[in-house]
Amino acid sequence: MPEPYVIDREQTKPIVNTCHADIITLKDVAFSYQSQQVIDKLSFSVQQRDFVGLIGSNGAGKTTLLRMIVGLLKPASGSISLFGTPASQFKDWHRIGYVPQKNSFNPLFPATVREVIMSGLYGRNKLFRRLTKADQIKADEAMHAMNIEDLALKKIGQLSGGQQQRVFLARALINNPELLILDEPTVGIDTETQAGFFHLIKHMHQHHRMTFLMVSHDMDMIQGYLGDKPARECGKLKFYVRHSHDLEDCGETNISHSLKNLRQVLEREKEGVTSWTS
Ligand SMILES: Nc1ncnc2c1ncn2[C@@H]1O[C@H](COP(=O)(O)OP(=O)(O)OP(=O)(O)O)[C@@H](O)[C@H]1O
Repeated sequence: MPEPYVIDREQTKPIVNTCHADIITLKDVAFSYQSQQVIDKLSFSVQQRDFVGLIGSNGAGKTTLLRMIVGLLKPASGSISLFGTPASQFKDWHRIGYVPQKNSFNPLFPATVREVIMSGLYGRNKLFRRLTKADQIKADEAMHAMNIEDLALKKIGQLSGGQQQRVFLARALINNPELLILDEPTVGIDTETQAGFFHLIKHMHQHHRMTFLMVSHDMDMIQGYLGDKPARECGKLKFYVRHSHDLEDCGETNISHSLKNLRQVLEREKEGVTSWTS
């Protein structure tokens, strides 16, 4: 049995109280597909340990915005910075975990769970780099944290929606990201599994020094945790925010210690402790 999943970010850089550092900054961002303008003059910033919920009707541009932030699309005008660096020069993609929308995944893709999770380690420019023993251990740790070790050799397409969701979360977590971006992570998943997932995400926000940007259509979940008034509106996009300064332990959390509890949290979910708002 591997050791519990441990984020050891503090081994590579000292923990300082940078609770209010800008993690994502957008200035006057605009984007169009051919002649269709989807995003117009959007300015917004996400600070360290904020939880931002993004709501908007179908076609409002939520996925487009996330894809711009993770560098898969370029804005037509305006600027995006990540961790204080212009997105066009940003190279530290391991600091960002991205869980794309479920329907962007082909269920017939013939990879195993383990292979899918390990693909999260490939750098953007090192698609086929040789994987090391340390990489294997990281995959073991991520699977242990998500309680999916027994699925390691299964084909991803053979899993249920809730199991796939955990696999993609493990893939996004394998690099110990500081920022987690999730695009409708609970679509097509039953309400009980959704509640467990939100409990886990909330736990990670409150105890693991992570920053979240999550697209969701679940108003109850968003408003239950982030309040009922959007902090910012742009076109059809509404941003609900819980700031880092709402958290008591801002700047004090010991990441290694708290992530050890992840598996425990999952086990408590099974016992029915799944309230999102508590
Ligand atoms: N690759 C593309 N080429 C052309 N138009 C696109 C493309 N991707 C998205 N669009 C259009 O851009 C608009 C915004 O799409 P986007 O997927 O960002 O919306 P969304 O808010 O995420 O929607 P949903 O809630 O349905 O997922 C839509 O009108 C969509 O049809």
